[in-house]
Amino acid sequence: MSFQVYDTTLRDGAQREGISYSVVDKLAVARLLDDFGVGFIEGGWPGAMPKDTEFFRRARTELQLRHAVLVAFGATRKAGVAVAADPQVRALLDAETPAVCLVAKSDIRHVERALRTTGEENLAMVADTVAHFVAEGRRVFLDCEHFFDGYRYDPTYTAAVVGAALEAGAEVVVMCDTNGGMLPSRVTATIGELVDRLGVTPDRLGIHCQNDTSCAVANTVAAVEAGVRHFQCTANGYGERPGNADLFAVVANLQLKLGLPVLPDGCLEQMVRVSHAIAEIANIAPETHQAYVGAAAFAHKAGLHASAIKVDPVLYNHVDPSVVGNDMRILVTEMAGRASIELKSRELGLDLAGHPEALSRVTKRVKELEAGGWSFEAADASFELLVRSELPDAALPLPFALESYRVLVEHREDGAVVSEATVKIRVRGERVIATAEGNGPINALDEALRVGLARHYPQLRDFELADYKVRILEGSHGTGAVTRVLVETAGSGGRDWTTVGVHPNVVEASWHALVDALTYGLAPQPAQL
Ligand SMILES: CC(=O)SCCNC(=O)CCNC(=O)[C@H](O)C(C)(C)COP(=O)(O)OP(=O)(O)OC[C@H]1O[C@@H](n2cnc3c(N)ncnc32)[C@H](O)[C@@H]1OP(=O)(O)O
Ligand SMILES: CC(=O)C(=O)O
Repeated sequence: MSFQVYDTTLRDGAQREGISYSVVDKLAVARLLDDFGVGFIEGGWPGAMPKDTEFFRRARTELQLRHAVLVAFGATRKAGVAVAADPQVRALLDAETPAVCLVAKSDIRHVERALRTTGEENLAMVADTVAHFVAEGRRVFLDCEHFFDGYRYDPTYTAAVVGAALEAGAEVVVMCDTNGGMLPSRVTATIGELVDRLGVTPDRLGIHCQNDTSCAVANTVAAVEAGVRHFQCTANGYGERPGNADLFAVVANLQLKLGLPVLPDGCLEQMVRVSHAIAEIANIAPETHQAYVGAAAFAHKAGLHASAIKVDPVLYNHVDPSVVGNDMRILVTEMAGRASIELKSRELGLDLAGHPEALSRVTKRVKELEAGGWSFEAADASFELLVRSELPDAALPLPFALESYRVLVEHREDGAVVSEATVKIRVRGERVIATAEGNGPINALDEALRVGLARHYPQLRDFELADYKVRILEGSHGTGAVTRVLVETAGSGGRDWTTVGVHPNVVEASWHALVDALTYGLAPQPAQL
């Protein structure tokens, strides 16, 4: 039996606090998951929520899946109700999917206290419902809720639920760590015991792990190592409480670490794109530090790392980032050594290797500035200006010389607050005085500078201040607090760049970042050089 990569982003993933997909969102997520090559997409619980019923209705005509089989989720029949008479069962059939996944109680304590029925009736509920769907021509998966906790408390009963489902025709019975409290060693041991007890092969079993011990990925991998072939995960680990096993980490671990062919060829490289696209649809910022797919998953900050990476990137990367569609980055911070600065400069197209003295000067300057509150990690453009200023023939000229600037903030009698800035500058030999208003002092300063430069640099029209971040940094070593400003500027053609400024005065810190932004933006682009 080949592997069954079973995705439940649209069912369990939607149980995460803060997520509320529309039907259109669900269709879009399903298409992305199919691109990624998963084998099964659990689309939701038809009959429980109108949105999920509607999703399955539209999926019939609007989803053309290349890799995945669509699965509808539901529960076993109600206690004491004939399966054909149960409206939830009817709704699940009406979803018209080739496969269904039924959730069943498998911990006797839940059967007696939550379902308020007997162990025997629960076994009948499982067998009847599985047999009903099999008779209707559906592939049936059965999720055993609280499998591991139940097995620990009463292994005979929990194993009987698994046995009843298999006997009734379930293709795979899924062992769920519903409360997410397991550790890998316990998962491995329990699977071994169950297989011996029932005499089944582990490929009839599946795994579904919640992440309450932060072990969902490890538990899933452990189950696969124990012989399980069906594993349930969610994109980015979304799910109830802390979430589920992260599909991307599980798949990458199985494929890259254990050499198991879980995805079709060519799909693994889609990982970063699919992960981030689903995060956008879920309206959750992609997690920078997420394994494999995060923007920082292959970002190196420490100087010692960079010095070895300079020799060979393999020395400090556990896999080649491009295999999962990611990139390696070198971060320039106070932890940088000469190698970090050299590699980062190379990334920016500047060769410091042939200029060892300049390299030392930049390294020293970065450390001094970072100690004073500057941060180049997110401000590549300011870093590039710093490197260029130390390289013969590469320095970028300032587009103007400052005589002075002044900013006023006026609170008027009617409550209006107006900011006004005046800059006095010299541009290409001409003295210019320009004034502008803005919705705040920094906006006014930015506008005044643009007015002053507009005649000489008409391309400034293409730049806009896209983001502005301010952080007050605690003073250290007896100094007062300083303000760090990061300015993100957007240019034409999707080009954007970030600059930094630091000063005890927020306006002056912003001024530094604005001047760097304009200097960098007005520099000829590589193609023009
Ligand atoms: C572990 C998991 O995450 S499984 C997925 C859980 N997902 C969800 O619950 C999200 C969708 N759920 C819903 O929209 C609603 O809970 C519904 C429509 C399913 C049910 O709503 P209601 O009929 O109002 O019931 P309610 O939610 O209060 O309680 C659940 C009922 O299902 C019963 N039930 C629970 N598990 C099962 C099961 N495996 N088989 C049969 N019945 C079950 C409970 O005993 C309870 O029955 P009762 O109403 O007779 O007391
Ligand atoms: C079925 C499921 O989501 C669970 O048991 O966690």
